[in-house]
Amino acid sequence: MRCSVQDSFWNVKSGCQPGRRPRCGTAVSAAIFAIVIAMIVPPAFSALRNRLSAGDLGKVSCALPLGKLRLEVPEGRIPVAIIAPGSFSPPTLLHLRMFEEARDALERSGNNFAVVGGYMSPVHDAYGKASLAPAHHRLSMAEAAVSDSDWIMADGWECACRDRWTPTVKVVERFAAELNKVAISIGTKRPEVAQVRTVMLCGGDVLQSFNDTKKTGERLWTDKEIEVLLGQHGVVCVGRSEVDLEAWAHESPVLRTHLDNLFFAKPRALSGISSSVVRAHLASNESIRYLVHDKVRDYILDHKLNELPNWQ
Ligand SMILES: Nc1ncnc2c1ncn2[C@@H]1O[C@H](COP(=O)(O)OP(=O)(O)OP(=O)(O)O)[C@@H](O)[C@H]1O
Ligand SMILES: O=C(O)c1ccc[n+]([C@@H]2O[C@H](COP(=O)([O-])O)[C@@H](O)[C@H]2O)c1
Repeated sequence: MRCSVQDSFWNVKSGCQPGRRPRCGTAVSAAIFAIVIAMIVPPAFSALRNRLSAGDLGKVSCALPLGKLRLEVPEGRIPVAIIAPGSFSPPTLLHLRMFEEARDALERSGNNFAVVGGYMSPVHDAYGKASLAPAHHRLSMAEAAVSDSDWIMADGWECACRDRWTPTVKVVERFAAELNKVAISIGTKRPEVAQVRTVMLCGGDVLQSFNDTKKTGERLWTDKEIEVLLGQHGVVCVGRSEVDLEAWAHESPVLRTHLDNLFFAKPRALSGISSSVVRAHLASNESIRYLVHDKVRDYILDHKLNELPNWQ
């Protein structure tokens, strides 16, 4: 066999130079070469696959998923969509449970609300929380988590279609703008656009952070943001502890002027399940079954997210 110029990869490995006979053509060296390649290629391929799938974020559809949205509500009801911003690193069963608690709380609030859909919106990597898995993984896990819900969806606009972190108020406004393009029929009326009310869903810790101040002295959530979130949209909060959030909100100067648009779900069963608990189990090589959806667990193990340095 003579080497050609096109044989460059083989040339480098074999010491073969174009125009000369290869010096090492024996079966032994071929076998050694095959073993070396077998050792090098799979990890390299896996790293490449991870890098490519990070690039796949560019292929995420930035259109709002509407497939599970309820397009008809009974007479006299106000259609409401629940928007949950968060890290979801990874999404847990408690994140899913929050949606169910929130829907019950809203529909029983005496406001004639009918929940037409719910959205998990994973935050952008640029949010900078140390424990964030790359956005494409968090979005895929959120999609896996909601795959068998008939009303909860995952949306990638915030984490995949923006080039930076987006303040939550802007995220909620974008949901409102998109949802209000959808025609919904109320009772026997003709379907009409601009009917859906968007309500942000959060845990008690996030609600309490409305009062927080950054190291720079600025407020974490500005008055204007809170004014829009609570004045124009609404917030439904799911308690994470025994803290009486309703009493706390009545005392909070920031929140007490908006109590009409603040709704509380008080779970009968409080749970300590959180993403950090799941990561702690993974770091100790323990089971995470029944803490996350089985498809999320499979995703984590298939993609070796348990080995992420920031999940240790
Ligand atoms: N067990 C829970 N009960 C009520 N709300 C929860 C619970 N777990 C998370 N949440 C809420 O879900 C939203 C998204 O949670 P996020 O992923 O940002 O945090 P987390 O689960 O607390 O993660 P971590 O443990 O990494 O801090 C937040 O509003 C958070 O308050
Ligand atoms: O918009 C803001 O000012 C703002 C301030 C703090 C947190 N958030 C959002 O709150 C969500 C939960 O954050 P965290 O830190 O509790 O994981 C996440 O989606 C953030 O974008 C938003």
